[in-house]
Amino acid sequence: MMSIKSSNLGYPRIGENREWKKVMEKYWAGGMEEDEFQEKMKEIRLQHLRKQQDLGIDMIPVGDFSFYDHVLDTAVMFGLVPKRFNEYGGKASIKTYYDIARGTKEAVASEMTKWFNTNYHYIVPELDETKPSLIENRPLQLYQEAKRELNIEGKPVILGPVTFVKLSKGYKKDLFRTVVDQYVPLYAQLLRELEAEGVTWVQIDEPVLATSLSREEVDYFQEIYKILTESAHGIRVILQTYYESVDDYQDIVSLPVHGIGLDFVQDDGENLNSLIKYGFPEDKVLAAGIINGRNIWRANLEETFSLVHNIQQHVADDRLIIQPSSSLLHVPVTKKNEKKLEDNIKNALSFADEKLHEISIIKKGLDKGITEIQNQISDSKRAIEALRALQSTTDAKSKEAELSMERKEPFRVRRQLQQSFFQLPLLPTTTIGSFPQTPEVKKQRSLWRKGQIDQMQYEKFIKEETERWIKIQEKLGLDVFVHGEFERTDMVEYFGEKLEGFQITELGWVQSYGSRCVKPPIIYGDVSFRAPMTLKETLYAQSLTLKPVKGMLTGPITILNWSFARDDISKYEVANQIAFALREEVRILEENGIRMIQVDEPALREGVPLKEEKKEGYLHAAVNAFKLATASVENETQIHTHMCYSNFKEIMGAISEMDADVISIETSKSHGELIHALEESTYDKGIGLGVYDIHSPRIPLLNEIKENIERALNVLDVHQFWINPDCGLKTRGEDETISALQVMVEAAKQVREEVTLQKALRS
Ligand SMILES: Nc1nc2c(c(=O)[nH]1)N[C@@H](CNc1ccc(C(=O)N[C@@H](CCC(=O)N[C@@H](CCC(=O)N[C@@H](CCC(=O)O)C(=O)O)C(=O)O)C(=O)O)cc1)CN2
Ligand code: MET
Ligand SMILES: [Zn+2]
Repeated sequence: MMSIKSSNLGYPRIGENREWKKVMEKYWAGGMEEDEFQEKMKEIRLQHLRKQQDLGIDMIPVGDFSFYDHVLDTAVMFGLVPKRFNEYGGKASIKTYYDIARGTKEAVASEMTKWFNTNYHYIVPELDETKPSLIENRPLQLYQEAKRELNIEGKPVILGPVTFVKLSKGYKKDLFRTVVDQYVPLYAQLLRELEAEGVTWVQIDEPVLATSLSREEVDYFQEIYKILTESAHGIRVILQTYYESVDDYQDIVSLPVHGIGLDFVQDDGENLNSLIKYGFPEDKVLAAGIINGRNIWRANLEETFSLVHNIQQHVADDRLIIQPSSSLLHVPVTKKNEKKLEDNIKNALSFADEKLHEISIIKKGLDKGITEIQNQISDSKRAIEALRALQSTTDAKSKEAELSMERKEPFRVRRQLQQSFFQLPLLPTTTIGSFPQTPEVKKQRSLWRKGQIDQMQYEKFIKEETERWIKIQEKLGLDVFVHGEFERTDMVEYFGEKLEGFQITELGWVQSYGSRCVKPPIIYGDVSFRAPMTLKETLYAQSLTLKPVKGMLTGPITILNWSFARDDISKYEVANQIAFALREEVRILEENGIRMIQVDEPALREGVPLKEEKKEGYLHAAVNAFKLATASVENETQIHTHMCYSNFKEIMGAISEMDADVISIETSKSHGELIHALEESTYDKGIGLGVYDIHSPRIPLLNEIKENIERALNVLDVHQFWINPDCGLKTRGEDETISALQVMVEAAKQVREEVTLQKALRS
């Protein structure tokens, strides 16, 4: 009898020590020629394949590796290079590839946005300008490389046509089907070429299958995949879904493919329910996601084993594949180099490598009998029990009931009071919080971490940097200042370091976009306030200027979504615990005279569940947590919030309910959409629309910013409107930041004059 196979859906790109990031950034900085870059990248790529082989994975993905982002890879593979980067068409060079992602002096980068409900970002393909063709068969090349170099029979991973088009822009939504049809022959050709090479298995990712789809869309899958599988009979296609259950289980498992990949972890039990209820087609393979690809906790192997056992009741062993629930892109590489974690926490963790090891253990148990893995099962249970012992739960709910969740007066009253308190000019200018984390800032922090400079020297440096930037802000003529966040590595990691209930890893990095990584803190226990977290830096900055300095906090939902949260209590309970702690920080700031406080919620949008029926509950909890953190302040205290990334339309209602006095949002690259959303809404509070893109080093032109402002003023009251960049400036260089802000302030000044003149003329 053939046995169960183990598989992986995608492996982290960044490397144990972020080698991938370092190679890429060095190449960008001109520190390496393309040949060396290619060589180094290949080394990393092969090392990752070898590792998966050593961990005993039968079906190793190829093509999941990328030089930046797999959606961009797919676009470039189909020749979709916007004309502004390569007017002559043809194959994109490495330079062009990075230009699309990062922009050039002359051309703005393609838009970047969130990948489903994750903190990973992809580059949005622009379909409008170019007729697609299969320029190069990337999965084929990577398959050949794995075979040639390591004798690995790889499993090419391809982003499927429906998801690809759905994530793209540059076509009318009602032409969706027509556009997908353009791609189907190209995918067919791609598969035929893989078939000719002797490829056995292909994984085609269609994560849109885990969202709420219309009947029509589900029917498309039927037609499209029929064409695809018929064009390459010899190849076995696994249609892969993840991050949620599939709604139309019976239709989806009957699609004309050889295998279906289902997530049995992030599905609230729905996929297993459907499997039990409807069974599984006898002619298909089930690729079952059984180890959590989105979290970092060690699996209780007894439970995992019994999950597989349940699945086995409906699928024969020779048609069963076990794998993580999603790509491991979302978790750090390995815990083995962590030296500072508390033993009982480290022992309960499982990063990418450890997860693949867990898959191999389960496979061994299935092959040789459960007694063969009894020790590992016991170890896993003991590790989790020891973790539970650290996690005592307070009753967050009862605390919440005693607290006021509403501001004292409604916005229309607060607005007047705040205006007389702050006396801000029309169209006030501000920034989102962080200023450049220059190599010098990172170096000082690194020296301090290593103990090569002491706490006092480090704090002195942070103060000097803050002071320098207060002066720069004065000189620029901004209206509302920030302290610059120089003391923070990452916003979420910083609060994780200060709050009770968190552990910080040394090397637990995860790719967020391009070469940029984050180190999500781990929420293992009850979260609570320990000591003021932002007071010292804020008060220092405020002491240097008469302009208001915004207090700068990260909101509860963002801290939750950008951490790895404990899974023994509901995530909303965790959010409320964080909110209580922030409420205390807000109180202390206010008490010390900080009367503008920004509570960032950039991750609110990404956390919206993929399924329609779960959205309302999430948004309700998110609004609740935000209000819990902020509603206690006086009427004159102005609460700001900030969100980056577009697609606000469906959450406009929730944004309004948060009852922040001012919100700043990213719009520079998706201006039209937001303006449209605002046209249709009754949003009446302060709103700062990002007037330039901070993800690109390009300095915006005066007229571009003016146009952005003027267009916004067509739908917004001039008294509502603030002027700010799209997001924080920490990733930018110092000179480019100052130049861009100069242009922004000048644009604000000119529009202000125009508005005042128009008013005078009218009266
Ligand atoms: N968590 C989170 N998610 C987010 C965002 C965010 O700000 N935070 N913003 C949005 C966009 N995503 C982003 C993600 C990462 C970064 C980013 O800048 N990351 C930095 C790391 C930031 C950091 O923690 N830096 C540390 C460690 C820096 C470092 O690498 N140090 C060197 C040593 C440097 C030296 O000695 O000179 C090393 O360890 O090797 C520090 O400043 O202390 C990077 O990848 O470069 C920006 C935006 C959405 N999601
Ligand atoms: N205050 C934060 C900053 O300016 C907000 C960033 S949102 C990703 O960096
Ligand atoms: Zn932002």
